[in-house]
Amino acid sequence: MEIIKVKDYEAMSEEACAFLVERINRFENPVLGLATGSTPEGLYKRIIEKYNQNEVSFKQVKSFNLDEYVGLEKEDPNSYYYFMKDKLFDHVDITLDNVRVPNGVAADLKEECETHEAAMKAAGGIDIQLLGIGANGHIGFNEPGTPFTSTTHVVDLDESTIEANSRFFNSIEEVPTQAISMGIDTIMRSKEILLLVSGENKAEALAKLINGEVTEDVPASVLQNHANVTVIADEAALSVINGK
Ligand SMILES: O=P(O)(O)OC[C@H]1O[C@](O)(CO)[C@@H](O)[C@@H]1O
Repeated sequence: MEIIKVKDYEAMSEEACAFLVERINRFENPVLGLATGSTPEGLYKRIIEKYNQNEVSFKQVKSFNLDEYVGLEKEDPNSYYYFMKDKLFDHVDITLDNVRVPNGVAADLKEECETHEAAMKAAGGIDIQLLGIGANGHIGFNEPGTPFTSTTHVVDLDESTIEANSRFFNSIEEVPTQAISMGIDTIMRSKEILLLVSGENKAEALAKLINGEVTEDVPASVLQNHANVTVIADEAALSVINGK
């Protein structure tokens, strides 16, 4: 696992942008695994800048998102599909037919999970999976206790996750209690993983991910078993490991 220490959120986003742009340009048909949340927003802003400067194109890119809330339509401003359009897809030359965010309103959610897996497989697998981490160590929406063998599945969200994500909703009651998420095994099958971590509230989780026991109680700890992981973390996120 390579750990790149940067000063702050802005520097993390800058470094992540250079990392991702280099790979998009190097691969003939890049298949990206994309994430939502506050963490990658700065990265997406910078990628759009690079696109506007003709330094990167998404014409050959296929993408698969990690997760989606159950019950939110694509048009719902809190859906992850909407997030991706708003923060990235609408601003670059990606073909919407080449992007896939799990459908949180599918009539048969289990079938939707299988379709997401099959589509990734048909695309040749994920080349670069972008990840954030939850304060409880979740990756995607894989909460503590999720089996390492899990593939894309429907999850019940932890109280702590519902609370953390309520900042995006009018009230906590509006936060969906379930989501579709790529599983741990799905994530581990990616050829390369880029994990971004910023802020002191993630420092405990990051310390466990880097130095802790590999256990299903800390989903992110599984990344110790992956051969090609880069972590870009800021000083605050590394504060538990490095001391303040
Ligand atoms: O970047 P944030 O908003 O702190 O979220 C952290 C993680 O939580 C999720 O958004 C799911 O809640 C992940 O997809 C993300 O990586």
